[in-house]
Amino acid sequence: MGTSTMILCGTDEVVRDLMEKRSASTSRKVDMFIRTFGDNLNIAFRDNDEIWRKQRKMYSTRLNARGSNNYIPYQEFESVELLSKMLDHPAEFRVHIMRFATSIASSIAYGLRFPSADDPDIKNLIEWFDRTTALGGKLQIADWFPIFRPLFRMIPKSINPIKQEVEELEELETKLWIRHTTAARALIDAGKQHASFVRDLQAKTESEKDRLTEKEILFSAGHAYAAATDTQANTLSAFVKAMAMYPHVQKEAQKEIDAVIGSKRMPTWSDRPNLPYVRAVVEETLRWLPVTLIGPPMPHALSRNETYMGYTLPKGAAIINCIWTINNSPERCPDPRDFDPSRHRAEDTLQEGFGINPDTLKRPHTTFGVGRRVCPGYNVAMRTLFMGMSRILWAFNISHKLDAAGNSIPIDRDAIVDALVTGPQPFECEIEPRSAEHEKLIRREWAKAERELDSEGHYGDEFFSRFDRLRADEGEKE
Ligand code: HEM
Repeated sequence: MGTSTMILCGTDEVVRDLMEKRSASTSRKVDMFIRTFGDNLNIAFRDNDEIWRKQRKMYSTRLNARGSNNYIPYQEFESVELLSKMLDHPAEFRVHIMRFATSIASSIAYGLRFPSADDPDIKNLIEWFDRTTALGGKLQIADWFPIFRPLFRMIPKSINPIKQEVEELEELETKLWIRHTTAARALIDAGKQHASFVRDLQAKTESEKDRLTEKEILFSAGHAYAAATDTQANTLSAFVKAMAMYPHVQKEAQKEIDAVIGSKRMPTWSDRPNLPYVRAVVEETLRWLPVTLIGPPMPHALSRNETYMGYTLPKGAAIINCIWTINNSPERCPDPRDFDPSRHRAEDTLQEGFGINPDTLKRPHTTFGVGRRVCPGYNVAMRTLFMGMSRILWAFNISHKLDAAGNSIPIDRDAIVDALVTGPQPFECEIEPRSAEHEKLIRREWAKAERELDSEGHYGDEFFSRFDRLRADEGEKE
């Protein structure tokens, strides 16, 4: 593109050879102009330098499989509210899913939940993300032709609206992270904060070498929170769409849930080993509608020249794993646009790291990225998705909406939003409780859960006491 080279890896074999096996030289990030503004603390933009290493270590110690188990009580709690809201206002299911994902993300980063999707901070987060994405697009000319960069810097703000936008976005972002971190610290000081990034980072348990500065803490917590919202929400919306379009898959999953769980309780994470078909539905959703189509939102780049299949791949070139192409390769998946969980074998989906296996050929998809930059939130995401999908399947029948004449309103399978983090375009469907017994249990569980909240709808003392008891029980089991 322009004066820069872009290498597109369109098969799992090439991705494995170049982006996994040679990840030491393919894990830099492409030199995007946007990252030269602010302090370049967004991990997704940053080269694999010393600050990135510290950020990455901070994430991986808290978000590995064991660390992610600490956050399960948040996911269980938020999923009860999700079911309750979908029961009362089914047509707004996407709003409820967004609240669910955002609340989990902010609970993990800050120990703060969002009782309502109308919260101004959720709106600020979405605004910051959308405007930053649009800005990245406008600055692309300076990525393709870096020669324009000094010129852009010279043009004064008064006649350069993009410069004004850069400043406004930096301010919006910094204020958002400061506000959340300050609120999280107030809770910690009041003794009300349990598992969260800010709580952990404040405890300064890292060695001097790995410790993040105050500003790095602000941005690392903020970017984990941002990275965990649209990605998880859009995957869950894709799942609802698939269930409306493929009723036989839904029936099969519900048959399994009924046999293992019944209607007297909801599925939990510990049921995962006994629900192979539901596990396969999770993997198939991630394959069928990945949240990034072309590759990771910020492409990797080569840090030295490499040779491969007789070609010289130049240092600095962008290198991209084409997620959509690989996920939809007919060699890997015959009839790839068909939503078919039976592609995924039970013994494979049982392995917790199946979706990020370094041998790309043995993976169900490449939706979480590859190499040293592979998504560090994978374990959290798998818990959110399993909990969300298994409980929605347990609770509701999802079907096509009918028009006034009683005909099914069609859903366009491949209508996808054109955005950096993508998802299904708006669609309508019918969501109804599976039985009066399911409905009763949702209402009872939500009434019980609500009693654990404080007067503003945030986690209260009772929630945290139960949370601590659960963690202690888990600790004894380990
Ligand atoms: C369905 C859910 C998710 C999907 C599909 C997803 C996907 C991705 C992808 C494709 C990348 C880029 C990888 C690359 O550059 O090769 C990424 C990076 C990242 N993700 Fe996720 N993600 C999800 C959820 C999460 C969650 C829940 C968190 C945090 C709790 C998170 C935190 C991050 C961070 C911090 C990075 C940047 C890593 C780096 O550049 O070193 N993600 N994710």
